[in-house]
Amino acid sequence: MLGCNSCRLQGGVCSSDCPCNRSHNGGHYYNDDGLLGALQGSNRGRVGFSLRECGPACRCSLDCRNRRSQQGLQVKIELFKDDRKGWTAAAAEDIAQGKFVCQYAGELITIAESERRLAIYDRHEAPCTGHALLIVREWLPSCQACLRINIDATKVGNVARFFNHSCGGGNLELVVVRCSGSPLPHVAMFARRQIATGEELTFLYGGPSDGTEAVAKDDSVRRACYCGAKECLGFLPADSL
Ligand SMILES: C[S@@+](CC[C@H](N)C(=O)[O-])C[C@H]1O[C@@H](n2cnc3c(N)ncnc32)[C@H](O)[C@@H]1O
Repeated sequence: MLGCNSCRLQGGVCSSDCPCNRSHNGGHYYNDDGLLGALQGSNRGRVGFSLRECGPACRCSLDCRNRRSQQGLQVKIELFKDDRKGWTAAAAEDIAQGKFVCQYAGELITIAESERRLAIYDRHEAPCTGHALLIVREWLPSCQACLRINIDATKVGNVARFFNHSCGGGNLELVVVRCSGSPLPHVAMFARRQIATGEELTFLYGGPSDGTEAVAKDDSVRRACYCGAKECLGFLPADSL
């Protein structure tokens, strides 16, 4: 008989000890309150680890606690318009550190297609009508190579496409999630720290993942950043969200 392929549960809710829920990288997993543990915001918005969740290969139900990032938008969010940044999203309720907020939904595209689209977006983007092409680099333990995931939410996406950039790392963490039995990973967004009602929801957009920040050297594609963080570099990251 098949159950969850790790803890063998037949339907229902896996225990928080379910091995599906144990990351190979740093021991990140959901605690009994459904919050992602060990999120200290140390990697300033970069994808620092991936997470395994139960998935189609398991027999547990969708409300399994090891499927938090598959359960849709989990917090109340409101949208407003900022004169300089365009559409902006804010928490409409307090959000606990480690809480799943939402996935970054959009078209999953190849690297070549993402480069093609970025070249077009860089040429045509007007201020405050920015594209929403997210490039996530997930580094292998050797740090010599990375897996690159390209999600374009410019035309098709969810509320995450309204989350703006903060040079200070923002209050959201990106996590690559792999579900048992699912061939493709997805990108989930979690609260890096306690977020108060009314706070803008932000994360660190792309840039090289070697720990240094970069902005485009070509003035024609440099875009001013208005994040207001004390670490602000004055420009949005160069190559991607
Ligand atoms: C994914 S969209 C975010 C939603 C966007 N504000 C909108 O109105 O659709 C990314 C675009 O928002 C704008 N943006 C995001 N963060 C910003 C910031 N810190 N300063 C200035 N513009 C920002 C840029 O135009 C960027 O290309």
